Amino acid sequence: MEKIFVTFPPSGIVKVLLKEFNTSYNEEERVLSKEEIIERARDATALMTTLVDKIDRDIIFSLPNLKVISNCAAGYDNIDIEAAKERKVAVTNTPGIVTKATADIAMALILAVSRRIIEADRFLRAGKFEGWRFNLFQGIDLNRKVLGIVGMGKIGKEVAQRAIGFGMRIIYYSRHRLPESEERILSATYYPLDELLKIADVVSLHVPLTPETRHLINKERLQLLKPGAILINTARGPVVDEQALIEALKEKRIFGAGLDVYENEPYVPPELMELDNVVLLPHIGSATVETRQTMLIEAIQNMLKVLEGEKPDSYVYLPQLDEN
Ligand SMILES: O=CC(=O)O
Repeated sequence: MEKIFVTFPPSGIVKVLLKEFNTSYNEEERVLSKEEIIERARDATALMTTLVDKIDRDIIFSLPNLKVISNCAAGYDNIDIEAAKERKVAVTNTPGIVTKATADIAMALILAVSRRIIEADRFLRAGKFEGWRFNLFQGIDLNRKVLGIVGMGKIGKEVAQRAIGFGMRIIYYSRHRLPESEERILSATYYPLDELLKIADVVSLHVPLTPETRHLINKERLQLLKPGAILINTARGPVVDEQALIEALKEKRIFGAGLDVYENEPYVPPELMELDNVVLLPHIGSATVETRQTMLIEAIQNMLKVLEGEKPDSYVYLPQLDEN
């Protein structure tokens, strides 16, 4: 008999879709500790998780019946994939679903930083608005500016399409260069990373967190940015050296930054919170009613397909394909 453990409080749809299964849930709005997951998922054949659950080697090796970990997120850096492979536990994720909502939040951050939206809102609420002034909150035009996309996967491409609508020129860096036909459709020109950082007016990060991308944007690379540049991170916090970014923002070496992710979430350095030239969001890239609902459905489908021996729509690792 399959037994499912869901690490987060279920919304109605989850309970309906899983009602035929022996399913238990963490009903509390808090992240479970490693020990709690091991205890509560002891005989589970499937785990449904989110990106805040750190599913490490200890957990994977402590659940003897585990066949699948279904992560309800695009990123899967919260799961020890090597350990899952050793134990032949499948790992699935929901990459296609979050694309448009995350691209929207990247665009929202680009606009919020370039037009100083949050600063202006705070100013007004503080009762400081005394009428239209010529110099009040002058921001930066996006029209004719260069957007440098780092990581031209699904989300990167959606951001490019949105930015074209705002009159931006698109350059990109990615591990794999796009076919020429796709570059033409997106009007995107490939540049090596360091070159891109020197040319772009806005740099938007869309790479997954891997050992290769940890601190990809380090102190040296931040120094390559133009004085008026804007850095946007909706990917994963550790892709940027946060301390080095704080220094760059403090010294006003760049125009500003827009962040949805942080190096040690949920910790946000107080120094960052004191700065006016950064917009800070609490990791809400995929947080729309429609997207979150679809993520849940996709995560459940992926999990059930693995349990039934079928190939799920999206996966990170499937033991049955191991031999290839
Ligand atoms: O950050 C969100 C996700 O990976 O889905």
